[in-house]
Amino acid sequence: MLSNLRICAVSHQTISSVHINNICCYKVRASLKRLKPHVPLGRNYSSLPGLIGNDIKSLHSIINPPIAKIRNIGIMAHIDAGKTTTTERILYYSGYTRSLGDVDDGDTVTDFMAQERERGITIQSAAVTFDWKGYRVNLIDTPGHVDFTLEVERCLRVLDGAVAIFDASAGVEAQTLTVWRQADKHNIPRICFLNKMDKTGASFKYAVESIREKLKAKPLLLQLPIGEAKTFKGVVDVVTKEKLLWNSNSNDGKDFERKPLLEISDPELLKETTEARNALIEQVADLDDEFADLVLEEFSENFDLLPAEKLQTAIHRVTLAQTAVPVLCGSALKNKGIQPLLDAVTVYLPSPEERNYEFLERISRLLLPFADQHVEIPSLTAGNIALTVGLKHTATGDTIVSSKSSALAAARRAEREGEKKHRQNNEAERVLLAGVEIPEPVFFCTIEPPSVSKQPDLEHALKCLQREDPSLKVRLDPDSGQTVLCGMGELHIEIIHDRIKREYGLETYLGPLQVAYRETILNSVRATDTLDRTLGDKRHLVTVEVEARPIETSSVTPVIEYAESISEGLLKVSKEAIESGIHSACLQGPLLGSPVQDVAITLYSLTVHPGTSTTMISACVSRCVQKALKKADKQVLEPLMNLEVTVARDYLSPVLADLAQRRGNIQEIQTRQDNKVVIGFVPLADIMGYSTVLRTLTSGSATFALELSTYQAMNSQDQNTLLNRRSGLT
Ligand SMILES: Nc1nc2c(ncn2[C@@H]2O[C@H](COP(=O)(O)OP(=O)(O)OP(=O)(O)O)[C@@H](O)[C@H]2O)c(=O)[nH]1
Repeated sequence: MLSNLRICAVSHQTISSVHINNICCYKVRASLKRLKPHVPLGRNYSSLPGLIGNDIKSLHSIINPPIAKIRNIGIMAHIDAGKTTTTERILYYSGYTRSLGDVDDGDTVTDFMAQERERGITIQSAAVTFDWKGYRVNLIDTPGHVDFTLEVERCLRVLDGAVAIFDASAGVEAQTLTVWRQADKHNIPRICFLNKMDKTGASFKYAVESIREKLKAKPLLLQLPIGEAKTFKGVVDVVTKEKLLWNSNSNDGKDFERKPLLEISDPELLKETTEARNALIEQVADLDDEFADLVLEEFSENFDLLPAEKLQTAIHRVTLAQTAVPVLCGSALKNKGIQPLLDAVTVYLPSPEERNYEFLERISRLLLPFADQHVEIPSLTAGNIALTVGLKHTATGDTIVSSKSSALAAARRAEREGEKKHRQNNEAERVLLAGVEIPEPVFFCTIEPPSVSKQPDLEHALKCLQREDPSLKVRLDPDSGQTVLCGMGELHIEIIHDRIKREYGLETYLGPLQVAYRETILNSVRATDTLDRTLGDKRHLVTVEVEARPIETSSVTPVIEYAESISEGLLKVSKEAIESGIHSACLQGPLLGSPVQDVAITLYSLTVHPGTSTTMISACVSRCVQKALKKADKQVLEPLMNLEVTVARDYLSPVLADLAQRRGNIQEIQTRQDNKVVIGFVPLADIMGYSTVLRTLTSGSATFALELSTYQAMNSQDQNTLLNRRSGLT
């Protein structure tokens, strides 16, 4: 009997491949074979005894640890902040691997997809499990690129805590804000790690301030850096007043020196640390009544006498309550500060028990994830993360329960808790009901198989990829009959294309990448329509009258209303047919065939001849709604993106000049160390292929992040140009 088990498609590639081949071993070997010509694999994965690599620690000691000693954590950050590098160090120091992987060499454990290794970025979340000082840590490395936010979101649902990694020279960046908001939504306790303290321009103070200002979080400074940029050599533990120094000659950072700060040897550092510790104690006391009482009663005269463990326990409570966030620092690349980060994960982040999930679950076959390798296990105790295989009808975002009765019990519990909802925010209810939010795709393109006979294979591949990644949408163009891929960005679609080739052996052809526009109407219009058809000896006759009117919702789902005269006697089946007709009509607007948003459809009359099928009702309503939409004044809406470009000062002018030509609307230019950060809006249509242009303009020194802001009305000139282009007139 298992209890408290949560299941999620963490490494979806593996789940689907297991599902297809039923033997994951085959899949791993096959993909490694394909990797070899492209990627210098630093470690000998192909000679794995069974499924465990030579360089991977035996698992025997870590199956089924007590729940209090389990930490399910995620790593999240802006792209390139160093998540993968930090994860590699963590795996090395915990004994999970025997050599240090390097993103720049393409041989990391968690970036195991070929595309990840080749591009040096994380696309899928990888899960790894290791031990640290008697604790079992399940760790998930999530992608930073904005095209893959869905992947981050679905990971957050199974996490009990997270480490947010920052580039200490950049502080809070655009994507950090996005993932931080997602973590807020799922109430995930966090600790912050200011990475890249060795980098030129690194500033502990600046990064901490940006956490305070941009994330509106209260940073608890648990460490102070010793040196910065080139001089960074270690950290001070503010809680214990010790200094931790890493030997600069050591090439793996495994050994470091931990010494109490003494008046004789470090008078200045000791003074600074004592001040920081006193400030920390006051800050925690402000946030935690129990700790405030303790400090007032026993230690108000001399904070130095307060034992470190008491302070740590209070910080743990504050972290769980998410009223403040512990901050640590280091340099993953230079192997400094990772071991204390791991200590902090075990001390400050919650065990699954402390997060109060209440599920029961029974399952027959379970696998423990080790990045792209898996070990079948007979059972699992509460609080662990595992993979299960062969689920045919389960998609990302679903919650699995063991039986109908437990589902009913959970639903009843959720209902009861729902009554208390206004008084307390109940975790179990929230987790049970919260699905992942699937972002709207902003790009689409057609995809074709190499020959008609391969169409079923392509459909199969797309079906599997979609189950793994709901942010990928696939539809059939009703006019051309072509398959259309809709995705989150250029990179997203490119990776899908690449995966179809590598994993399913299909060479497909992509049409040009196009922006996903929307349409709306500007005035109210009425239309009537009659459908009269005789099939066999049956006459199907429907007459409807509808009104379409504009409303303000920013939603592609039409609001459906019924005139009083017809709403009463309407049968459920007829209502379903009417609504399906309205929905299908609104999926393809009259201007570009794009979804119609911000409309309400009112059904004014409906006359149905006895014996008319519901399909005919649906078809007639759909035709009538399309007629109304066509009659109205229409407007194309285009995706407007939030853009953040970080660029070296010297290159600011060309970047601004270029953005002006792209209909960019600059809101703010911030100074971040030696860089300028340009923040603004730009229409998606004008920013396609921007990474190449930006690289050329700035000699590769700039980075940028894009995120959908809203859909905005195009001006009439731009709209006409677009419509003419689409109809082949220009
Ligand atoms: N100077 C310095 N560079 C670092 C440090 N950590 C990582 N880097 C470099 O920063 C780049 C990005 O590192 P990754 O570990 O791939 O970052 P990531 O956050 O996993 O990136 P994505 O997976 O693409 O989101 C690489 O070139 C690393 O070598 C650090 O502590 N100091």
